[in-house]
Formats: sequence, C-alpha cells, structure tokens
Amino acid sequence: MTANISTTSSKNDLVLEGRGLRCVRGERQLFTDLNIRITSGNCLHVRGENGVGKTSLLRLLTGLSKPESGEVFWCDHSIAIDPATYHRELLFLGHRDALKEDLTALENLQMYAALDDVALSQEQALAALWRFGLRGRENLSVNCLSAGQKRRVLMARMLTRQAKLWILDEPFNALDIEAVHELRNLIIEHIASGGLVVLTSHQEVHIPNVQVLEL
Ligand SMILES: Nc1ncnc2c1ncn2[C@@H]1O[C@H](COP(=O)(O)OP(=O)(O)OP(=O)(O)O)[C@@H](O)[C@H]1O
Repeated sequence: MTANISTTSSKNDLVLEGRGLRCVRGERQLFTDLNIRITSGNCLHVRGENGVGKTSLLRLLTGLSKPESGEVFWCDHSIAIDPATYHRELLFLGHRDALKEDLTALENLQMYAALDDVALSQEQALAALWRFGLRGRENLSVNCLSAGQKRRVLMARMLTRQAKLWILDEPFNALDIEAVHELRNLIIEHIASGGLVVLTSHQEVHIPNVQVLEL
C-alpha cells in the first residue's frame, strides 16, 4: 500500500518524517512509498489488521530495522547518521515488557534513569509509581507483578524518561479501564507539552490531534 500522512508545523516544531518508505518481510512487501510527517503536539495512530505491518513500521521509525528504500528523518537529519542523538530523544515501548524481572519496580525506574542519563530522585520515582496505582508495590520484584501492573511500571517510565518522541506498540494492551484512562491522560499531557506520539492500537484512541494511518 502507499499512504501519505502529514500534520502541520511551525518553525520551532520537532518533526519525525518517513520519506518513501518501503518494507519487505520475508517474501511479502508490506508497504511501499509510505510518506509520513508528524510534528510537535500530534499523535499518529497506526491501524490495520494483524500482520499488516504496524510493528514493522514502528521498528523502521525507531531505527531498529532499516527500510528497503526510503529514509527516516528526525528534525531533517537522517536517523541513520546519528542514531545516538536520535535515541536520546526517543522512548520506544515494544510488545514485550522491557523490564528487568529480578529488580523491583523502583529499581527498574532508577536503572533506566541511569542508562538514559536522566536525573531522577527517589521521591520522583515513587511519585511516578504512585500516580499509576503502584503504591505498596514499589519494592516487589517485577516478576511478582501482574501483566497490567508491569504495564503501569512502564507508564511510570514514560513519565520519568523525558523523551520528546514516544513510539508505542500496543500500549493499551493488558490495561484495565482505569489504567487505559490514565495512559490516555499521560499521552494527552505529553502532546500538550509539545511531544510527539506514534502508536499502534486495535481500539479507537480518544486523543486530541490524532491522525490515523490505515495500513
Ligand atoms: N523477521 C521477519 N521475517 C519474516 N517475516 C516477518 C519478520 N518480521 C515480521 N514478519 C512478517 O511481517 C508481517 C508483518 O508483521 P508485523 O509484526 O509488522 O505486523 P502487525 O501489523 O504489527 O501485526 P499485529 O497486529 O498482529 O501485531 C507478518 O506477516 C509477519 O509474519
């Protein structure tokens, strides 16, 4: 398929662009000549049936895999040229929980802050965990948490990571109604503060400034 998605921008906006993207997996061409452009304060919702290529597109946008043709740009710079700078601006949450199972929820946040070189006090880490309903669970090993509680730790990570660009693969999976509401609010806050979000979801996403890309 081919598609073009674009959001309007002003001079100081951050911009994520995919230009002429072509993706082949195995024998199948998933998409070709795909152009997307998303700017500060906007959310791109990538939709489509199972196996159509949503995760593959997200991986191209993160730089984890390379397109057969075309290129991804962050603020007019190819992400292939300086991936380290790009990755500092990026938070990617994939299908699998990116948590260390033998560390506690609090230790996970502290470990990621250290890896990301982000200043994070114990009070800030606890406040983030408490915001997402993990009061009393801070010092439990992650392998003792439920699937939804693990997703809540990741929401706390989104809050503490301070990345401008969020690329989220099925972020609403395994969340109860309250957590879906909290995650939606977190995304709305991020967009309102000039962040950018690209996400996949099989559900409707009730977020302002959302553009839908149907693969
Ligand atoms: N490394 C690979 N080698 C071969 N085929 C692959 C590879 N990775 C993905 N695919 C295939 O590419 C297609 C798209 O996969 P992708 O995970 O991008 O789909 P998706 O739209 O995210 O699906 P879902 O909604 O089920 O998560 C699938 O048919 C998958 O089997």
